[in-house]
Amino acid sequence: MIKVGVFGAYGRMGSEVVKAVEGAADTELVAAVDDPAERGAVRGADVVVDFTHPDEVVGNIRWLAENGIHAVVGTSGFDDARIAEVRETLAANPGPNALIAPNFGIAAVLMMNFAAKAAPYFESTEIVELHHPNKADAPSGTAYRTAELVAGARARAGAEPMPDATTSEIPGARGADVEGVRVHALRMTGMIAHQEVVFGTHGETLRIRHDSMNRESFMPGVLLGVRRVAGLPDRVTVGLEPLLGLD
Ligand SMILES: NC(=O)C1=CN([C@@H]2O[C@H](COP(=O)(O)OP(=O)(O)OC[C@H]3O[C@@H](n4cnc5c(N)ncnc54)[C@H](OP(=O)(O)O)[C@@H]3O)[C@@H](O)[C@H]2O)C=CC1
Ligand SMILES: O=C(O)C1=N[C@H](C(=O)O)C[C@H](O)C1
Repeated sequence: MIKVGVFGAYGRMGSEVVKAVEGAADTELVAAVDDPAERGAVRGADVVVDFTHPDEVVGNIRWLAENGIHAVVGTSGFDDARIAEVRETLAANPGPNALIAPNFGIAAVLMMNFAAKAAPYFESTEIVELHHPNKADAPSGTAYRTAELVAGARARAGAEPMPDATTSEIPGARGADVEGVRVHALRMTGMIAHQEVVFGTHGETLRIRHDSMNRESFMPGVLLGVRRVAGLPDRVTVGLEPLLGLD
């Protein structure tokens, strides 16, 4: 039995994780925590799953590392600097690992992977993410990660900067610039989590679209992380790709 704690347990995602952990045959829920003052309740857990807030998550990972507990993290808000901070924290605390996944949806991971593969073949790539209006951050962690992957694939292929002749702009009209990739964030009542990566070249466009219809859809990925985090070869793993055998 893997003993699991949940941070953010009363939230939209955390409450699904509690159900998933209680429902799986090989996991046991040891604590459901929704208040940082009660973090100590997870002592005794092998793994803690964190779906909290971008402002809280790095402190939570530090606390878990200091207490010898593996972290499976879905909370968004990670850029290179934050990942570097987590790597330093883990290096200073031998033992536990951290898995940080911008998206636990298997189809979402494939969407990001396919987008990176397609990127070098197109002059233009932009990302449109659409989420429920209660989401704390913009752009989404998934969109940010997709932009990083697209930018990396373009750089490795020696791609020119994307064509864009805009000289007059209301601020924000062209979206956020993440490593040269434009990211547009929509917040809509009725939506859960959706993303379209739009590619353009001469006479052809390609759109890769992913839709999360409910939050249960993230749970197979979360449970995969819970089962595998202790055995991962790196102290900090970013993305579910290695667990799915994707490059
Ligand atoms: N990687 C993935 O696949 C996915 C990632 N996410 C990400 O997960 C995060 C949470 O999303 P969502 O569930 O919608 O958010 P919610 O606001 O619904 O839930 C967050 C919960 O965490 C609690 N909380 C805040 N800080 C702490 C802390 N330090 N310790 C314990 N609990 C805390 C909050 O309590 P209070 O309200 O009292 O502050 C709240 O109940 C976001 O960053 C989101 O982007 C979401 C979906 C999928
Ligand atoms: O807040 C959400 O809902 C989601 N957050 C993650 C993100 O920021 O990418 C994953 C998914 O998009 C749902």
